[in-house]
Amino acid sequence: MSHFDLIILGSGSGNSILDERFADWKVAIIDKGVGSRGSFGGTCLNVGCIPTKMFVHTADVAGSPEAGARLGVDLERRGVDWPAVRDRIFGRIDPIADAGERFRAEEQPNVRLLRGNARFTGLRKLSVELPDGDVTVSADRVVVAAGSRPRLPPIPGLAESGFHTSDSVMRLERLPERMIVLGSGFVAAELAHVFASFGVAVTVVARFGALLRGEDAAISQRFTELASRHWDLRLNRKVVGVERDGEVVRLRLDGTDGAQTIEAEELLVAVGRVSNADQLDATVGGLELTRHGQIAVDAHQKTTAEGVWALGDVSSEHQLKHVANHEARIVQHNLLHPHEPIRSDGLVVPHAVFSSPQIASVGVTEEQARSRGLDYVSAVQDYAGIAYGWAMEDTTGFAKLLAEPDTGRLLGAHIIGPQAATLIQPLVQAMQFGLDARTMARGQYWIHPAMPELIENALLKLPLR
Ligand SMILES: Cc1cc2nc3c(=O)[nH]c(=O)nc-3n(C[C@H](O)[C@H](O)[C@H](O)COP(=O)(O)OP(=O)(O)OC[C@H]3O[C@@H](n4cnc5c(N)ncnc54)[C@H](O)[C@@H]3O)c2cc1C
Ligand SMILES: NC(=O)c1ccc[n+]([C@@H]2O[C@H](COP(=O)([O-])OP(=O)(O)OC[C@H]3O[C@@H](n4cnc5c(N)ncnc54)[C@H](O)[C@@H]3O)[C@@H](O)[C@H]2O)c1
Repeated sequence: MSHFDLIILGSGSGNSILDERFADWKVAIIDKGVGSRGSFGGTCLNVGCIPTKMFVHTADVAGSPEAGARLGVDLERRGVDWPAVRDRIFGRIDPIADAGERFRAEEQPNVRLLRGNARFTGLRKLSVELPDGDVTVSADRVVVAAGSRPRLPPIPGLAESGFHTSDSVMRLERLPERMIVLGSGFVAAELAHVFASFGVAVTVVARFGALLRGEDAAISQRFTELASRHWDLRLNRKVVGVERDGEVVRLRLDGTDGAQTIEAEELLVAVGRVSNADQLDATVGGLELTRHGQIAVDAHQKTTAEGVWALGDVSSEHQLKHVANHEARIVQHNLLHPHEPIRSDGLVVPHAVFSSPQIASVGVTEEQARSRGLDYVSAVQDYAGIAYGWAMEDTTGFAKLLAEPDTGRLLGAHIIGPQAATLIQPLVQAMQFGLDARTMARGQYWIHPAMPELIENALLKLPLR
């Protein structure tokens, strides 16, 4: 058995903890890899944020003929060369993952990289399955950054159907003619946009009457309306069975208006992600889990086991890379300064959905404000009512703000439309640093006629007392 100063389980956000300040620590990094190559570096780099956004940007470019047509520009899309797009994207990502792995494995004498599946066998003690047999390792401190994996619903026939998840679908051999996307959250919205823009006939199957139901209802409704123009939406549907028949996969659906069967060449399952905590024998290591199956942590990212921290998707209620990165920085500090620990809470958590159109959000939705009994006012500003939105001939985007009527303190911001993920950032800043709506609107210049005038006008529309 080998003993270390520090074991990091997971090479995604956990890998970013190690810098030159750990040069004299004896460290083990354990990782079993993600995706079809078993890549080093975790979800975001290999099968998450980075490849999806490289595909989404390509999809946005593929949508130029439609955008041009609104403006009197006649563009022709002659096709999307899938192998070229796919190989460009992974031709950039794979070498980064491989270089990251080589760096840890070969260039850092104080670091030992163990590429295998790990589970706890005791307090700060783990067994790792390596190709030439299991090894047991222990440490004075352990960081669990083991992430999450796609959830697979218990649908009869699914396991035999040759379905994809976000782990595999971005490396398809060829573009199918048709694809069924099961689910209506982040992954479904982003990847349906990608494949539909590349010419695939996409059918989205959702359990309820709208897509992206976690968003403010006005945003979710607008997105659903717009999505129905490009994708075949099967809302309020339950999948009761899946069958593969050669090249074709068939889904049997049940809903209020009866049974239906739909078919396609490929099926993408995107119904959420589950924490990998259940695969770690966490309780054997003294780690308690939450009722949602994540590793329980306190505000210092400490678990219930002495000397064990956790971060990212394995323990967080937010499955977002900026949250995992922030928590990794907190753990890093707390490892280096155990007597001056800092907290990870207290930040507002924004998110964006990179679909078409983009969506971005921070703070409470109107439904949450109402159910929590908050005193609030709201305002909506259309892109069509500001100069740049006008220039773009945008007719469907808007920003919606919620604020306290007396103080002007912002409670929530929700944007659907071009560059929503960028436009939200000044509102995140205002909420985080307590800038009220009036001061934000009138205490600075807003470049004319730039897109942030959307925010300026929405702020000015808030009916504050
Ligand atoms: C398709 C997709 C798109 C996304 N897009 C975005 C986005 O645009 N913006 C955003 O903020 N977030 C996005 N996310 C979410 C983001 O990727 C995650 O929140 C983030 O990567 C989590 O990082 P992590 O370090 O917690 O886990 P990971 O990066 O998943 O790292 C965990 C590592 O632990 C390893 N591991 C797990 N269990 C074991 C074990 N028992 N033994 C050994 N090793 C193990 C895994 O192999 C993995 O390498 C996306 C996710 C997906 C799936
Ligand atoms: N841009 C981003 O930041 C980004 C992009 C992709 C993923 N992510 C992260 O990854 C997480 C996972 O993404 P996701 O889209 O898989 O999950 P999600 O939680 O966003 O959405 C899951 C969807 O699946 C539906 N669903 C659940 N069970 C179902 C069933 N049995 N049949 C049909 N539908 C079912 C839900 O109603 C929901 O619409 C996200 O929550 C997000 O935190 C972030």
